Amino acid sequence: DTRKIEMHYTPPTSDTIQTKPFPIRGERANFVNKPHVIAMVGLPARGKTYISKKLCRYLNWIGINTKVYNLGEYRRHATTAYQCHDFFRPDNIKAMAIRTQCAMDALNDVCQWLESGGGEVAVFDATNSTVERRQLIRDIVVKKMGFKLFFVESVCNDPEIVEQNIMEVKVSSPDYTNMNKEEVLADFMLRIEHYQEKYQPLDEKCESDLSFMQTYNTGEKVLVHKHEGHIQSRIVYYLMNIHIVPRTIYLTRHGESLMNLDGRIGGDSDLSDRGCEYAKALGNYIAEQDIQRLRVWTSWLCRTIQTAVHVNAPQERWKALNEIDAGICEEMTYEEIESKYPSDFAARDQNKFSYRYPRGESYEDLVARLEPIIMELERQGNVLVVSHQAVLRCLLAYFLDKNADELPYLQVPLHTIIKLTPVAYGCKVENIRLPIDAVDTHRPKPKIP
Ligand SMILES: COc1ccc(-n2cc(-c3ccccc3)c3c(=O)[nH]cnc32)cc1
Ligand SMILES: O=P(O)(O)OC[C@H]1O[C@](O)(CO)[C@@H](O)[C@@H]1O
Repeated sequence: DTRKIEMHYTPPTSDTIQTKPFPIRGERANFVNKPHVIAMVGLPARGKTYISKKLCRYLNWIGINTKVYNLGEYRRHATTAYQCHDFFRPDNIKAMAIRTQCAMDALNDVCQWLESGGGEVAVFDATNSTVERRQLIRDIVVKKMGFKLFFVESVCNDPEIVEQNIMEVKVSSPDYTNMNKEEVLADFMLRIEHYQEKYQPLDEKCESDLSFMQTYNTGEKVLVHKHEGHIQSRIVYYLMNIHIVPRTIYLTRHGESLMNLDGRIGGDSDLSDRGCEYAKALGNYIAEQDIQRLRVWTSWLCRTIQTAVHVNAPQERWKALNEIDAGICEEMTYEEIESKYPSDFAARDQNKFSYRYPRGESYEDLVARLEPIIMELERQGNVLVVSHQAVLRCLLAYFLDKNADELPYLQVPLHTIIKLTPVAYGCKVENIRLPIDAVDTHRPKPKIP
């Protein structure tokens, strides 16, 4: 049918869109922590998904139950294979209707998860690039559901960063499985132009009632407007500290210690002879890597300081990197603990993340003590961290997005360098085992009888 159908696009309101019934709310009980929606704003290829995923990983790690809702995934689920940028033309009525319906479906899922799924923070990863769309979100999230809403806009006009983003993550997007890199770049630049036509950055004058932050050129400059509450302040602070400059983080335990040889936990013993061998080998390995402006961080315990002694780089001692405090069980073997404190020993295996040694710490306590270490690591360049088994499990869980059940059982063997390199939205991890024997201190989760 070649007749051009004249259709006038009437912008939707939260009542006209065919949605599944939102769980209508009465007045929300005034919880200490109201559920939060973090809504991203920004043109394509401004790092919205990068920020969403990284923020989600950080909030889950500090114990705030967070989930990302990516509108692109809803759209791909709703439509057949992506043809090209035409789909995103603002005058493409059919596509606009699909896109708006997808947004409503995503918001519906967000509200259900926060309402009854145990969620605390939902990150709505979409362009949300018009005042109209942001008002719609506000009507649903704040007025209907009584949740808190915080917009995070990424403004970035550095063509190199935008192109780096496209070449690093868009080329592997499901939208572009049958295109080569040049075609992807060309199509994506046109896609951005379609958004650009209608893009309205957050404006503190006409959106004066909204809580939001804007980050310019990956955090070079940040504007914060009427942020409210603890979670929003933590998000602003986190996004001011992260950067995208390529670097490598090396994690290693101290060399084998005399307590390790004896099967005893904790204490502050010296390295064994093999532990001293590892320290020398570590010094050689790091020298061979010729790492630019390397910093070395150790704990205050002598086994980590002795391990770093041959590494030729500026060193810092962090008490926060000390091993988990086993309280009354310090310097005991697991067998001694099991025979002297059988119920404590059993309780620890029941919930190793939350179990706290009497007059000691839990893994949960460790994560809280290590949050400033993670924040400083995000600010840094190349760093070698020389620490301990329980501590490195917590740091690894942050970088590799491991949950509280997995964390206390992550494998962190002695005499092994764990090399972490940020890549796309995650981290490449390599284990470099230096050829010096050592005892195995890993105690797996016992099979529940
Ligand atoms: C690895 O793939 C990446 C994809 C996107 C990014 N990114 C991250 C930010 C960014 C934004 C705010 C704070 C920190 C980073 C950003 C951007 O402001 N403009 C384009 N891209 C960006 C980095 C890696
Ligand atoms: O939580 P797990 O598996 O007992 O491992 C932590 C223990 O590992 C060690 O670092 C070495 O055994 C101890 O100092 C510490 O208590």
